[in-house]
Parts: sequence; structure tokens; C-alpha cells
Amino acid sequence: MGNAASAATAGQPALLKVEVSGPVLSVGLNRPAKRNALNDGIILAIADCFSNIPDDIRAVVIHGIGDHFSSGLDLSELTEQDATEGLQHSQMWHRVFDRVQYCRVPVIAALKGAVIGGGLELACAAHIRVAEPSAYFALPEGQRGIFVGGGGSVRLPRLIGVARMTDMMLTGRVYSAIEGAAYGFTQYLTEEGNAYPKAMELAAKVATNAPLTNFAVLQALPMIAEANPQAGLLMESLMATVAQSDKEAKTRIRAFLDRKTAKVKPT
Ligand SMILES: COc1cc(/C=C/C(=O)SCCNC(=O)CCNC(=O)[C@H](O)C(C)(C)COP(=O)(O)OP(=O)(O)OC[C@H]2O[C@@H](n3cnc4c(N)ncnc43)[C@H](O)[C@@H]2OP(=O)(O)O)ccc1O
Repeated sequence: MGNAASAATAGQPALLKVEVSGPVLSVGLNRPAKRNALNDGIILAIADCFSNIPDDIRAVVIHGIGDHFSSGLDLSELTEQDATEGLQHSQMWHRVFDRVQYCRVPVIAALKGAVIGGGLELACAAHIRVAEPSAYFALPEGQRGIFVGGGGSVRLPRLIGVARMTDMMLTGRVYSAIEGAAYGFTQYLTEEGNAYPKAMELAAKVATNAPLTNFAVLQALPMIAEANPQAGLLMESLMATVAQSDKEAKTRIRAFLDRKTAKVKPT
């Protein structure tokens, strides 16, 4: 990867460890000594990385180097901010996490250890979340005297509901990996140490889908799900028509009919 923000500078390790594995881009938050706290440098590196996904990449895995996904906002950067700077800071995070959510290809988050505050908000912007038992989820903003600023109040209630997020924010309740799965925050719960390999395996799998189907799932489905039913059904028909008219769909359907492709079986 040639992006400047993720490159190591003057003896400092790169803030992101970016690796290519076939059609999958692996993006590791790389500040383990600070539990992958999100400072401006790492946020800008994420923006840079997600703005420059190479054309041949078909899926992205985001994960944390070390024992944790992320301890959230780097609190040492907040102490000097006034209200104007705070607003700019939060809106900068919004733009960056939007790049993750509206990424051209599916983004899978592999979660372990602390998934806290802004780290949880980053995970919310991914399309699939995979956790291992060490993962725990918390919003300690109330204890820090702040509010979520990375889009969490928009994305998290849509995943777990307003009531659970309210409880997390008011009481500082920490959800376990099992609760995260039960409440629909994560879609996969693996054995310890397996979240990243599982995320990479899933990424390799989604990378084999027709790009137009993945595009429809990432870009159209969220809008359809929030639209009024009539508008939603119209958008669905339009998207379905575009996808099934594509040569790729015709080739894939022909391959199934000719018994040249795998059947759908339970795993
Ligand atoms: C308002 O506008 C916003 C807000 C936001 C988003 C807000 C948030 O993210 S709020 C949540 C902030 N995070 C926390 O409160 C978590 C704090 N960290 C911990 O509780 C622990 O460090 C731990 C994650 C549980 C890990 O514990 P442990 O393994 O024992 O490690 P430590 O010894 O505690 O830490 C090692 C080292 O890392 C430093 N560190 C850890 N977390 C942070 C952090 N979040 N910020 C800064 N530094 C952190 C810790 O100080 C230690 O440093 P040393 O130098 O002492 O080694 C978004 C956008 C907006 O506009």
C-alpha cells in the first residue's frame, strides 16, 4: 500500500498494519502499547486507507494488533479542545467512519479484548462483526463526561436498540462477547484467538460474490430497509433488475444450471 498516513515515519511504527492477501485487504490498528486508542494520526490513516482501496481488492478485514481491538478515542487528545474544535473533531470522525461504512467492498471487523467507545463506533461502521470470547463492549463516555462522537448514536441503536445503548451509556454496563452476539451486535462468535482467522475466511468467501450483488447489499439494502415500504420495494426491483441483467449473473446462473458450481448446503 502506498498511502502516506499508514506508512511508518521517522522510526515510528506505522499506525496501521496493512497487508494484502489475495483479494482481501487486512487493516490492523497498530498502537498496541496504547491499546489501539484512536488518535488523529490513526483516524487519518484509516481515512487514507479506505480512500485508496486498490481496484483488485474485494473485501477488507479490520482488526487490532495486540490483545485489544481498540480502547476508543485517545483521551489525551481531547483535553485541550474547545467546543468549535470538538464539533470539527466529531464531524471528521463521521466522515472517516462513513468511508468505512460506504466502502466499495464489504468490511469485516475482527473483535477481541477492549472494544470501547470510539473503537465500538468504528466496529459499528463495518458490515459484519466477528468476535472471540475475550471481546467486551462498553461506552464509558458518561464516566469521562463526554458523549459518543463517531456516529455511535446513529449506528449502534440500529444494531442493538435504543434501550440497550441507553443502558450502556448511563450505567457504563460492559457487554460480554456472548451478550454482544445475543443482542445482534456481532454475527459470529469464535473460539479464543480465532476472530481474525474467521474474519479472513469470511472475507475470502464474500470476495467470491458478484461485485454487483455486494454493491447492492452495501449501498442499497441499508437505504431500502429505512425507506417507506413502497419506495423500498421500487428500489429493490430496480436493483434486482440491474443485477440480474448483468453478464456476470447470467454466467453464474448458467454455471449452476450446467452443474458446474457448488450446491447450497448447511455448513
Ligand atoms: C467527545 O467527542 C468524541 C468522542 C469520541 C469517542 C469517545 C470515546 O471513545 S470514550 C472511551 C474512551 N476510552 C476509555 O475510556 C478506555 C480507557 N482505557 C482503559 O480503560 C484501559 O486502558 C483498557 C482499554 C481497559 C486496557 O487496560 P490495560 O490493558 O490494563 O492497559 P492500561 O495500562 O490501562 O493502558 C495501557 C496504555 O494505554 C493508554 N490508553 C489506554 N486507553 C487509552 C485511551 N482511550 N486514550 C489514551 N490512552 C489510552 C494508557 O493510558 C496506558 O498508557 P501508558 O503511557 O500509561 O502506558 C469520538 C469522537 C469525538 O469527537
